[in-house]
This record gives sequence, C-alpha cells and structure tokens, in this order.
Amino acid sequence: MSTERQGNRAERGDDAELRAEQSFVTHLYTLLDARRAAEDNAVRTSLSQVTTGQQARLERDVAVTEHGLTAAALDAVDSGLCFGRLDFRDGTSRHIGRIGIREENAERTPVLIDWRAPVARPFYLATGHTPMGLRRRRHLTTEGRAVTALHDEILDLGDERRTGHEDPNGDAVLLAALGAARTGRMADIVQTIQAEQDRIIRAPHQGVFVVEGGPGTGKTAVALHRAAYLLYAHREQLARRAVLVVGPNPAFLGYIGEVLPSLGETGVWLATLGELFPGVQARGADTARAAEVKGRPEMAEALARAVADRQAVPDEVLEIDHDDYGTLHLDRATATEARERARAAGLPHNLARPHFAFRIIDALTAQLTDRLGADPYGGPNLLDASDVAQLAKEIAASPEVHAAIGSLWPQLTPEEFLTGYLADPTHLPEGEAAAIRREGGEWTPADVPLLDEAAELLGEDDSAARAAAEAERQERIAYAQGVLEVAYASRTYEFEDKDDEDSEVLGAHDVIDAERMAERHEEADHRTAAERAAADRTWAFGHIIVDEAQELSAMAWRLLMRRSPTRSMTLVGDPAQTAEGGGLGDWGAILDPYVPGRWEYTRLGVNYRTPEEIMAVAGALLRAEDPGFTPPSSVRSTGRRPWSRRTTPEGLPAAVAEAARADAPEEGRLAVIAPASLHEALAARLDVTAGGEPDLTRPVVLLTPRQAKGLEFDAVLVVEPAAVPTSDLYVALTRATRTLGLLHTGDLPAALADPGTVETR
Ligand SMILES: Nc1ncnc2c1ncn2[C@@H]1O[C@H](COP(=O)(O)OP(=O)(O)OP(=O)(O)O)[C@@H](O)[C@H]1O
Repeated sequence: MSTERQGNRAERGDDAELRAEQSFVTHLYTLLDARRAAEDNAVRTSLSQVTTGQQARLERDVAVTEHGLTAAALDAVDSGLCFGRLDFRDGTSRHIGRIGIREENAERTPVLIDWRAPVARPFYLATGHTPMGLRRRRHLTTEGRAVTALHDEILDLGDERRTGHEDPNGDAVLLAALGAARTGRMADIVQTIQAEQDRIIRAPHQGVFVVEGGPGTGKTAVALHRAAYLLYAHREQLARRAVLVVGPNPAFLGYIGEVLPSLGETGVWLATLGELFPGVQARGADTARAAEVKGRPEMAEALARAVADRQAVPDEVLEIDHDDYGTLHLDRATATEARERARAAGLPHNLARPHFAFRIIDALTAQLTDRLGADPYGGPNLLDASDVAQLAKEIAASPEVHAAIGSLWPQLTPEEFLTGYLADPTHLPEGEAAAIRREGGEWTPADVPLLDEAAELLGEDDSAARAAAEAERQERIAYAQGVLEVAYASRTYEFEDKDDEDSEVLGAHDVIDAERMAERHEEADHRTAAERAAADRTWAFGHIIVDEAQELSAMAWRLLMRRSPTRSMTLVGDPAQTAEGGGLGDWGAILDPYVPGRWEYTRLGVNYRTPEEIMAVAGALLRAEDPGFTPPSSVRSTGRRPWSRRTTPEGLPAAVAEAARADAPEEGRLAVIAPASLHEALAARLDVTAGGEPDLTRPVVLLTPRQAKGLEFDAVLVVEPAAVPTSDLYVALTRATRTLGLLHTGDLPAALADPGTVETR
C-alpha cells in the first residue's frame, strides 16, 4: 500500500493501528512537554533566586546553564520524537525514539527507549534470518506531532497476523528519506541506520577506528551518530573530556550542525582545523602549493631548527653597559657554554631560557667580582660571599643585562616566532621557502598546525597567564578566608556559653582551610567541557572524530594527536576524494607513526546519495586512471541519465543560468559547481554573491569543487569539468541526489563524453 493511501486513510481516522499509535505518541508529547516545563521552571526559579556570595552565584549559574541545555536538547528532539516500535515474540513491545522517556509514576516506567540503548539494537540489526527475538519491526512516520504512516516488516515468517501496513521490501522509509528534498542542512538518519552503519556507530571507543567509504556511503552521518552514541554509552567520561568533531570548512560544519542537537546532544565541539589554536582566527588563504609545503612532515624539523637558531651567541664580544659598574663583556665562548648547558636541560625554548639567563648572569658576576675585588698585590679576591651575592642581584636586576640576554635567547610567543619564520623561512629548499614566504597577513588554516608545533617547541609562554591566575587564586583565598572568619566567629559565638572546647575544635577552620575552599570555588567553573576545551590548547579530548580525514596533512595530524593522548579517535574519509597535493596517501602513512599496527579499519560499500546513473559516470572517470577502481554501489536509480551541453565561452554564464532554471527542483536545492575563476561571471547571472562562505540554505548555491566536499544537493550543474582536477571532479559529480548536468566550452574528459551514460543536449 502506498504511503499516500495510508496518509489518506489516516486523515479519515478509520485505521485502528494508526489511531492507537497516535494516542501513544500524543501521550509521549505530553510527557515531553511536562519535562520541558519542569526545566524551564527550574531555569526561572534559579534566575529569580537572590544570591549572596560567590559560591551561591556560581551554583545558580551552573543550574541555569544545565537546565537551559536540557531544555534546548528537549526542544531539539521534538520532531520525530518516536520513530519505531519493536514487537517481540514474547508479546512485549517497545517504542524507540530519539531520547528515553519515562512515565511520571513511582516506578518511572520506561515508555520510550533511546535508540542508543542496547534493547533498541534489533531495530537496526534484526533480519528475517536473524530476527533477534522480534516478530515485527515498525517504522512510524510523523509530521509535527501527527502520525502519518506506519511501515511494518514481518520478521517472524510463521506469524500470520497482519496490520495492513506491511512494507514488503522493508525499505520504503529509507527510500523516502533518500529521495526527500534537501534543505541545505544535513538530517539525522536515526530512523533508518543500516546494519553495517550500526556496527560502526556502536564500536568500542578506545583506540583509532578508520571508516573508509566512497561518496554518499554515510560516513559523515555515521560519524555524527557515533558521537551521539559514545556520549550516551560513556557519558561520565566523555562529557567531562568533551568530544571534538573536525570538519573541512565552516560551511560544512554549518551543514552538519543540526544533526547532533536533533539527537539530543549539544555538548560536542564542531571545529575546522583552523579553529584549533585558541586566540587565532585563520581567515587567510594559502595557495595550494603553500598549504602543501606547510603540511609536510619536514616542517617539524625545519621549525625545530629555526627555534634553535633563535638561541644565538655573539660573533664578537658583546658589550653591556651597566649603570653602576660600567661595561661588562660577554664573549662568544661564555655564551656558547651557557647555551649548551641550557639546551642540555632538554626543555622547550622559553622554559630553558632561565637556565641560559642564569649562566650568563653567573659569568658576568664572576667577571665583575674579578674586576672589583682583585687584590693589587696578587692575593685572593677581596670580596666575600655576601658581596658576590649582592653583585649577582644587581646584575640580575639590570635592564641592560636583560636586554642582552633577550637579544641572544628571546622569550617568544608562537605567533611572534611564526610571523618571523614565514617572513624568512629557513631550513627548507629554496623553492619551498619561496612558496610559503609571507610578510605579515592573516593566519591561514595551514598555519595553525605550525603555530601548534611552535607552541610545543617554545613551551607555553604562560608567565603572564600564570601571574594572573595566581593573583586570582590569592583573591579567592582572601575571600574564602573572610568567609571562614565569619563562619568561625559565629561558630565560636554559638558555643561560647557552652564552655565546650571540643565543639570549637570542630570549627570550620579544621574542616576546610581557605586554600581548599578557594579551590572548590575554582572547580565550579560553569562553562561546558566543550567551551573549556575550545579555549585550551593543551586540552586532551575524550574522543576525536575527523571527517574528510584523507585531506589532513602530516602537520595537522601532529596537532590532532596531541589533542588525543589516549588515541581515542574515529577517522572517516575516502582516499579517492583526496584533493590534489593533499593528504598522506594511505591510512598507514597517517597512523603508523602514532599507533603502529594498532588501528582498526572498516569499509562502507553502499552509496545512499548518488543514483546509479550518476555514479556510473563518476566511476568511469576514476576507472579511466585506475582500471581496478570500484565505486560504491548505489542504493537507488532514478532512470535519469546525466546530461551535457556544449556552449561558447561568451554564452556560458547564460547557459548555466538557463540550466539552473530548468533543473531547479520544485523543492530542494541546486548547486552550480564551477572553477573559482568563473564565479564572478556566474554569480551575476544566478543572483548569488561570489566569494565568502556560501549560504547552503538558498535554493541556488555557487561553489568551487573544493567547497562542495562533503555536501549534497538535489540537482547539480558542473561547469567546465575539463578544468577541474580528477579527484575534485569526482567529488563534484557525486554531490547530487537526483540530477546532474555538465556545461562546457571545450572537449569533455573522455569518461564524461560516453553517449551511453551521458545524454548530450
Ligand atoms: N542509513 C541511512 N538512512 C538514511 N539516509 C542515509 C543513510 N545513510 C546515509 N544516508 C544519507 O546519504 C547521504 C550521504 O551521507 P553522508 O554525507 O554521510 O555520506 P559520506 O560518505 O560522508 O559522503 P561523501 O564522502 O561524499 O561526503 C546523506 O544525505 C545521508 O543522510
């Protein structure tokens, strides 16, 4: 029976099954509304509390944040709250939903099972062969709060009972989801997760797990559902350490940004690589060559040597004018020895600097002692130990001495160091140095791993931050001291007339001292773990998920591995989609330096996005270079072949605009994917703005092939495909869920010119 007919029947309200589900779902929403009202109430009550004291204020803020987050999570799961039902052979049934909901009774009976709970697993895994105790699996389709259709799969073939909602192939809901109009925002797949995907989503979280799959195989969807699952299964641990999802660019993060909230999870940090150095916004752009050079593993060595170069010794004797003692001399041999001793400490540059300074001050003190205390008759030095100590103090306090030390071994921030390095790159072959040389300018995403590397080599220059933190700590201690004094005074007063010394012995001072009390205040930092993680370069995440992982450079991996000392990571990607000059080639090259032989690998083989007709063309493109290449198999076919049209260079913008009008879906989104050089001319015709971050929710979106990575649209027009490198073209060709058109002025790549697969218009 078609979904439409079921819908009509539902409207007539003559279907007992539908009516029963509707009344159950209505009850669920009543419970959800009650929970939400309770959270809103808790926020209001907390806000209206008149609080005195820092602790009480912090507690109130924490309460407001926590209840606010829960209320937001409850709002986000409203749509499609309940989407499934399991009928077991023993006669019991369970409804499955985005979150778990319990009855408001004393037993707190579960009425809706969270999709992540073990008991919900048969919803995703059970088959006629392995029914996992199920008699029937039901999918509920809802619009708002109305149940509009039911699809039942019979898993116990001996069971004769029928509901009139049977779905013979068991794929009607999946196909409806795959064929639905796109909105510019990725939707969750919680109702239709396939068995091969479920196994990845629920795999253990320790260790590194690589998920490879061709275009549209659901890698991104699986990665996000895995984040939600891991937070559910290991909430304590992961919520505290936070989960990081790394995506290729801000538009992509916007595209996937609604999936986790719709699963009730708001505490995951989605970031691009360019956002992973706190305080730096990487808004600049590199040439492809510069980005490639900056990503090479040799950069680590080049930077380490450049940092060592900042530990200089004078070519000739350095003269240092001391206000009181005249000129001091620092010769090359003394400075070299000080440098060697400081380096031997094995510390990062900024942390080894005091060792260097100490040696220099020591040497200058010895020099001054010799000069001032020399016995004209050749006897022993006339200065005693306390005179020498006084001289050392005066030398250490001299700004000129500090300036001299600073000129040889400067205190450096990563930003200062890298700015200097990029202006004059050293320890690289000249061609590479020329590719990255830059005076000032904005930070780029490829600079971020270099900044991180520099921060490691330099050691945190956190003296200012530490001084500020210490001042703050002292303030808290002073405050806590005051609180304790008041408490102690009142306690003493309380027991005053009882003449009971023991009671006083148990006064507040003995239970907690001011320092510990201050620490407790500190612990009440009410930022979420994700917020704290975003502000802390040295944060160790509980789990890291990397999407489009094939693109990351060796230097980017160094940064990410530092953020995951426990190596709890999920990496999803497709080597065939690696941009030219990007990535490291294969997973072993990425991972073996960090977890040699200790990573798991799995493949997804079904393409849920791209129809068969489009995939045939995209596959042929790669097969032309690699005859053994096998693309993922498409789950759908539309019967519509991709088309191509040749036009003149002058006529190209008009032809694209006309095709965009003709192919624009009634509902949904169309993307024009074209080389950047054509964007200005095309933007004027398409009524979109060129440059900047694209707005993916508009009906027509103009993108470069690189920007299209990871995204999808109902209809796609690829302009001048011959001008796009093969792997980028493969990405561009595989973005459509329905139609693909090619517009070109010269010859098409041979694989796209086959009349058997591409219709010429
Ligand atoms: N089990 C599923 N149920 C419904 N839709 C699904 C399912 N699996 C994947 N999809 C849909 O298929 C499309 C492609 O998924 P996704 O973007 O995760 O693929 P991908 O492997 O990351 O692709 P690419 O490598 O091309 O970026 C999305 O619209 C996603 O929602």
